Amino acid sequence: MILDARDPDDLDAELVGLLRAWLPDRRWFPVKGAAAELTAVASVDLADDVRVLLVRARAGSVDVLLQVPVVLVDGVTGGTASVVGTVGTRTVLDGAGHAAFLGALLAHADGPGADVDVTAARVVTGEQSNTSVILPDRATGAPAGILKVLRTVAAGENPDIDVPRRLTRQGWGGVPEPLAWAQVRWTPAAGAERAVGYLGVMSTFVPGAEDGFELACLHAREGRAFGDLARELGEVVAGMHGALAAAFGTTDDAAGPAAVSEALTTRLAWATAAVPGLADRAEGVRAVAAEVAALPATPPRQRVHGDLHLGQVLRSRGRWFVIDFEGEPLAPLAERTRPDLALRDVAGVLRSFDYAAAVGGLTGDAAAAWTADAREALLAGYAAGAPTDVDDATRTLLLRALELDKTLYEVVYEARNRPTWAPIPAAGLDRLLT
Ligand SMILES: Nc1ncnc2c1ncn2[C@@H]1O[C@H](COP(=O)(O)OP(=O)(O)O)[C@@H](O)[C@H]1O
Ligand SMILES: O=P(O)(O)O[C@H]1O[C@H](CO)[C@@H](O[C@H]2O[C@H](CO)[C@@H](O)[C@H](O)[C@H]2O)[C@H](O)[C@H]1O
Repeated sequence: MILDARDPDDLDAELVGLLRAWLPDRRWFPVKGAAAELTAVASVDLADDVRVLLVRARAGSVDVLLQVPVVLVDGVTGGTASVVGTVGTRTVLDGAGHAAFLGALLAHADGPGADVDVTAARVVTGEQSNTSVILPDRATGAPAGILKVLRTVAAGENPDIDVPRRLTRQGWGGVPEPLAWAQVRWTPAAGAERAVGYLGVMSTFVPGAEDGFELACLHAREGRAFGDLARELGEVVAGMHGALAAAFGTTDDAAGPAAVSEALTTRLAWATAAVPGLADRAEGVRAVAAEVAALPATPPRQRVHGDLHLGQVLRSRGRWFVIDFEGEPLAPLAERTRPDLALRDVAGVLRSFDYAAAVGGLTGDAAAAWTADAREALLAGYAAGAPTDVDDATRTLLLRALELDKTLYEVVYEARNRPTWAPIPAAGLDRLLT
């Protein structure tokens, strides 16, 4: 079932007024350090006193449609939901972790579903671009689902829902199964056609999951090799690529070498425009791009994860799970869903080993040895799981180019989000260009 949004009313406009003070402190609010222009675009009456506001936020290059579910209650609440403000005598609460919103959203969702208790919901804290809520099984009380309330609503298919759904249908067990998903239909602007997009998805909860990046950092910090886990991860990534190819097909690309080469030089231009200090690396990057352009062929393209790194994998009960199929958050949707080289995901994980070693406190030879062991193991695991038709030299060159591409992306990502981590991709560039 698709929820139908209506045009905003006076109360929606008043609620958006409250959001001006509340939104800037939300981790998922995409406008940082600047005043955003907020406009109510549409609203869904989900249940009595529960509405979902679709709010356009604009500032500089940011122009997004945000989902802000709110619940209106009488008087002051002693609950845990964040208070957005007050309207008359009523208190406005963030709906994302509130039982009234969660219950109503799931009641309008499609999918196999699960019998979860929304009154015992627990909001996941930490660095996230959305708001995730853990929901226990009604009978056992054990966590059964994790509902991701998407904070940015976009028209069209959502890879983070579509891809796991298809992988599950392929019988691939390396991804948490989507159990329920809710969609909304709204009018983006006066006179425009109605658009449809997703509000949220509940997936099977992976019990006792450890974040792959935290786990790798811990290994590095304690001087423990990550090779065994990396090898298993390589096998899982290979399995994922096999299932993705079966689900979405593959495309032979006669212009592959030129396309990969051009993509790298385009990335260089984009990154240099954002971080001018990169200009002195341009020659080295272009030399690698030229080598790629001279290749006779590249492997077939296929659907990939698109932003695979250790923070996108969970380790639970001796197994790896892959999550977060949204692709690179800085790229447009069309680019994120385009068939690509499977090796791009492998390159993404390789980059993560540099990060884990650095964050785990390793430097110099110790860092080089730790990452070399993890890299070798990942590649061995991947090769064992995905016999490929490319020769070693081509694979090595493509991985170098794709790692460079990712590193340039990271230089910009860190400059914008975590300047103190900028030295990590900077050192990566040094390594890849020597
Ligand atoms: N199926 C799951 N089971 C258990 N924990 C999960 C599951 N999916 C995500 N998580 C946890 O929730 C966090 C946020 O999920 P993620 O998909 O990365 O959200 P976001 O898109 O907001 O960054 C993850 O880092 C992970 O710790
Ligand atoms: O997780 P997201 O989809 O939001 O991905 C973005 O943020 C990542 C950081 O959380 C960023 O990843 C970079 O940092 C990781 C360590 O925090 C590291 O493991 C990755 O290798 C590194 O690229 C990712 O690039 C960005 O798209």
